[in-house]
Amino acid sequence: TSKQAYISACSVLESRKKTIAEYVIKCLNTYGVCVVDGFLGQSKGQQILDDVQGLHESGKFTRGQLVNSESSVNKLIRGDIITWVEGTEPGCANIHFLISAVDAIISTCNGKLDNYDISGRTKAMIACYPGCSTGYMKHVDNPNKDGRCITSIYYLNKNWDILKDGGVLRIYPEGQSRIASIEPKFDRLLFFWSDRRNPHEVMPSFNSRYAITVWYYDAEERSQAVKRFNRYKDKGKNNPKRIMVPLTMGSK
Ligand SMILES: Cn1c(O)c(C(=O)NCC(=O)O)c(=O)c2ccccc21
Ligand SMILES: [Mn+2]
Repeated sequence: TSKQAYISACSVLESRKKTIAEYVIKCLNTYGVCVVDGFLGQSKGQQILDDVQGLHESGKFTRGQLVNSESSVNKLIRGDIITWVEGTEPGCANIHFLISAVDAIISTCNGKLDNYDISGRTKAMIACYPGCSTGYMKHVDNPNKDGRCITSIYYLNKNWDILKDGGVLRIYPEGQSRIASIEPKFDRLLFFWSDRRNPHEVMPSFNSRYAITVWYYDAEERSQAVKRFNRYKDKGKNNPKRIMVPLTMGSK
């Protein structure tokens, strides 16, 4: 019956979730970086890409950061453009499905990832590199304990060929000689520690490159960061000279 089919499908999904979670725990704790290919399958991946392209066409993305182009002096070109979604917005149902699927993996792993107690996450940041040879310079996502402990990135780029499209993510794990070069492949899910262990950069892209990022919070580090921020903010009250620095864009 369809009820039995439904039940067996759920149990297949449940066991796949556990298998992925076990792999993520081992891989993250060993290398600090973990790649899961074919995370949601071709059709669900396509639906998520359709949602993202829909947002892009409806002008929901910010105006890309201006970047000086190497080619000609003081010619400004468009860098990455981003938008933040909760997933409950109209036209984001499939993005919501992705966020819930990554939440399910993380909560299944919780307690076994480093010594983190994962208590929450940011909204999803959807990024598009328009493909005019811009990338993202080398950086650490969370250099100063803002609470983010794990970066998760889901890539949406079909038939991506790094030889002509570029856009490789290069991670330089702290204290190690090896460099991880990650292709931004369709339906690929990536996890890495958000702190100084993983400086990384996005190489220039020559084709439009889409990715959805969610950062997960460690409870203790996040609560300390919020306390510091509130103390800082209160000081700002009777000291109009101090400006308020947002914690991280899109963070709750
Ligand atoms: C557009 N974009 C990013 O692409 C990365 C990043 O590290 N991306 C890695 C990747 O896409 O492979 C970021 O970390 C990032 C942080 C704040 C705002 C925008 C940002
Ligand atoms: Mn980053």
